[in-house]
Amino acid sequence: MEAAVAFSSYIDESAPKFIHRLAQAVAIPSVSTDAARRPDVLKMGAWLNDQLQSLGVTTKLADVGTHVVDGQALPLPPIILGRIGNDPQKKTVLVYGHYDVQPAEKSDGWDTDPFQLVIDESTGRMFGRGSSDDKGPVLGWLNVLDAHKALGLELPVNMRFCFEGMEESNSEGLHDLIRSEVAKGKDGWFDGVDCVCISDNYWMNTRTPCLTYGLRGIAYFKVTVSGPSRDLHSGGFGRVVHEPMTDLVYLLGRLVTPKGEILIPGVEDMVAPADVEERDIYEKLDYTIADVEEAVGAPITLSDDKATVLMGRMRMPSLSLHGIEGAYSGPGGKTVIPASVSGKFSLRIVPPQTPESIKALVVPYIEQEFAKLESKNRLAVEMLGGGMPWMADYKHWNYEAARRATEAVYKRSPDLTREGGSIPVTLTFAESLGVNVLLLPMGRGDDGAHSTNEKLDRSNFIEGSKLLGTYLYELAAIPSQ
Ligand SMILES: C[C@H](N)C(=O)N[C@@H](Cc1c[nH]cn1)C(=O)O
Ligand SMILES: [Zn+2]
Ligand SMILES: [Zn+2]
Repeated sequence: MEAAVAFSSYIDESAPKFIHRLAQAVAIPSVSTDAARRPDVLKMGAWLNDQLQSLGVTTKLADVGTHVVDGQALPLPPIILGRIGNDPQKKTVLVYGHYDVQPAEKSDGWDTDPFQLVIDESTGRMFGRGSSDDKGPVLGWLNVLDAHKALGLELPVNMRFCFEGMEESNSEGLHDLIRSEVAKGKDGWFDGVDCVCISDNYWMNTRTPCLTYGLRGIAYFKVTVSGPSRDLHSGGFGRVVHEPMTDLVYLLGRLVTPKGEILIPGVEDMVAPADVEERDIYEKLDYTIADVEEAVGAPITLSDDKATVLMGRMRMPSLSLHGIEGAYSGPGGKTVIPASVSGKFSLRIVPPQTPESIKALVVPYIEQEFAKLESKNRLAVEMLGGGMPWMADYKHWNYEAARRATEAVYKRSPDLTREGGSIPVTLTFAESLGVNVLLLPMGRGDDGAHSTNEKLDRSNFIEGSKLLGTYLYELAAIPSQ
């Protein structure tokens, strides 16, 4: 374990260099959901590829074609496949991460430019879009490679990498690529992989590291109501025509109650209630209502019971309303009747739900509710994307290695958690490769991923980089099964 000690010291000494590299990554606004930002996603892929190569990783950029956004064909960002080490005596770990980010504008309410890493020296907080989701963790792996190269140390395991630029946009192209690589057998990029590690979620709170063995899936919908051929004056046509916005707001109001209960018949019934034993798991997690209040910045939990709140995030489906396209949202009081409006909402889903089984309940339900309105407007409901939920065996040696690494770095045992978010590729890796997948988060529960003022704490970046490297040593120390 001497190498592991030298590795940890190097990570500490190199913090300024690593933070500088993170600043470079954050400065590339690689927003995959915005067609206008696609060149930046490609730029970010090229930057990451260069970094990997300079650290001794052999890479291949997998071109997964194009997709159509608003009638425009856009190149999908390349999937970066990497490999380093080919020792048959060593385990082979596949690392996945994503180099795209969610949208961010200063006007959304950021205190600083979202695409500039700004460090608050008094708290150690490093603000910037992607700092926690997922550029910080991806760069954590680069830090591990950097340390080994600089120290002339061999990595304790063989590593394979898969970094995509479309995770925030349904991982387009990735699932097929994985399946086609696996179908190549011995010649495929993932041949010989023993386990997978993904660092792309967060601790439950601000103090307790965790290992994550479950993710919710997602089914994302767009419901459009259209009527007049153009926007109308509400003075001239209010109470004269069926208004698309009125119909849409009614429909959105029929999806979920303010208490979070999903109103679409059949959705809640698909999930068995927790028994006493399962409830006990949530009771024992290091988590309080105050942790949620701190993360969201207001005392607004749906329940005051900790287990109920945790189950709402980890083992229950949820439905969130995201926005209305086409509605007036500018300043002032514009008296318009919008001609066509689209409501966006998604369901986070849990086993045994699938995007398709949810779609089969959602679409007819909205159509029936719309029929009740006797509106002369037109309705269209589409599912924009979906991702499967996933659960892993947390008694596997992959989790054992991560547990030991966490104890070594953080001097405490990690919590075992299920994550409320989604990483659509996780199940594809588990099923296609037939190996265990581990989620080993770097950031904290208050990082504000997808939100304004997203941040990563400097200590989480540095200790988290140590954690990723130490995990590799612990993997190597576990006898092959
Ligand atoms: C947990 C992960 N870091 C994440 O944020 N995943 C996204 C994936 C997604 C699905 N549709 C759009 N993005 C999420 O859970 O929202
Ligand atoms: Zn995300
Ligand atoms: Zn992510």
